[in-house]
Amino acid sequence: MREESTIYAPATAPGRSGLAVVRLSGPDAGHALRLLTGREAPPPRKIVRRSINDPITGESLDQGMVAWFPAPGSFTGEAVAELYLHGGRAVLAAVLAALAKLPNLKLAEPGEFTRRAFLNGRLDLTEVEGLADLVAAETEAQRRQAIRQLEGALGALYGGWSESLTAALARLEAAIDFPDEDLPADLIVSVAEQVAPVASAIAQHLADGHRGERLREGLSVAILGPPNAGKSSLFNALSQREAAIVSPHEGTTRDVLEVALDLRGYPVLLADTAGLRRTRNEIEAEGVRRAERRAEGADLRVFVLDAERAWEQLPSLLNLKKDRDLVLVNKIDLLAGRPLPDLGLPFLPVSVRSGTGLNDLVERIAEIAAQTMDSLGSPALTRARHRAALEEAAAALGRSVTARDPELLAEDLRLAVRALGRITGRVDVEDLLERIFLEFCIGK
Ligand SMILES: Nc1nc2c(ncn2[C@@H]2O[C@H](COP(=O)(O)OP(=O)(O)OP(=O)(O)O)[C@@H](O)[C@H]2O)c(=O)[nH]1
Ligand SMILES: [K+]
Ligand SMILES: [Mg+2]
Repeated sequence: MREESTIYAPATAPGRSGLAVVRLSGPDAGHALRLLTGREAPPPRKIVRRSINDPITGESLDQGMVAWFPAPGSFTGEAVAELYLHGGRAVLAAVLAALAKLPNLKLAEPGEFTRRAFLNGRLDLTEVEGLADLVAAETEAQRRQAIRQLEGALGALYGGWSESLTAALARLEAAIDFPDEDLPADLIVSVAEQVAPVASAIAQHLADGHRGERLREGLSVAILGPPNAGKSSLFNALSQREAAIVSPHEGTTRDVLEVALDLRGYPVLLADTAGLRRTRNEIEAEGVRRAERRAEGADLRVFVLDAERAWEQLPSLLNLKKDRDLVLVNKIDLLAGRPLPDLGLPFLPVSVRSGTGLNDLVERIAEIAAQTMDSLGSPALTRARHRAALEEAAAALGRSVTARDPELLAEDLRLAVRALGRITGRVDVEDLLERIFLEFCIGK
């Protein structure tokens, strides 16, 4: 795939900073670099000091550094030049304006460098997505998952399955295309045996409780409970800012408030909700409905009760799932030596006011996040796009189990291979042809 145009764009975020990086990619990148510096390109992959000048007027714009990556040894696989400038707005603006004056150069579209890298076979689609996730990663666990995907772990997993299926398919294709050749009579059985482990690996990969997708999106945690239990106080304490209004009046919170947290490296979307109670106030009633809706969609529900009224508040624990939901008894500072209530269910005693028990709570939520998101061993499925394609592959393989006719079996395998190929963006027929002739040495 050859691109005619040369693209350029800042690779760093706008604003005042130590450095700003501008990247150029395409056939004219080297020419542009020579025009900007008034000198030959430096040796490949060496960062050297150069003055950066306006190519038309010769005016000096910045004293920077440049690097030169001839094709194909670059991120995009094309000729690439990089300019390391002083990170001021005016410097960047002047250099971008100078580049705009050069013919055949155009400002890159979002993602265009990566798109070129994909088209030139430098990255497969899962690696492209891993790169996007890495740049977007806000927590340590997200970073780990993204770098693993960028380094090709997911692509290799899917590629391996695709390869096994392609090998099986190649044997079948040969039987179909050359029916006069001597082929093993039990071909269908042996192909099915080859396909079965792939089918079960895909099924297992799909049945992962959406951990990879959850890790990208964050664990959704809803704080719920009766009015005045201290939900908003807890929300503020965990998010370490006064995001929610706290007051001694019941029914203070109406809207669902949300904050993204990093709990021990795991992303959590924490929601504060209206106190659950029957009310004639229309606005508060809408708040309660929203709270209930959020409770339904949450991965984890944290119920907050008031230590002095915990007994009477027990009915507010909407169909509590004991193995999953957390119950907090808040305001234990008010008990002043009196024993904790015996509620007949496990709970965490806390005082948001004094901070008692909050560490244990964070620990507990982080533990649940880890259980929900960590993928032990094999890399995790991270996107709905992958899931849809894998489900398609699994369905085709499911059908193939019962196929008795080589043509139908081959068609199912072909569909499965194509579905897997869509995930990595590499569906090659060449591959299949090559295998057919390689494995059978048919000599025709
Ligand atoms: N003594 C004591 N008071 C607390 C504690 N946590 C919260 N409060 C007080 O309890 C009252 C209600 O707190 P909020 O955080 O507004 O309670 P809420 O559950 O969000 O209330 P609604 O939004 O109205 O449902 C406020 O006066 C808080 O200062 C605590 O640990 N100890
Ligand atoms: K309140
Ligand atoms: Mg509140």
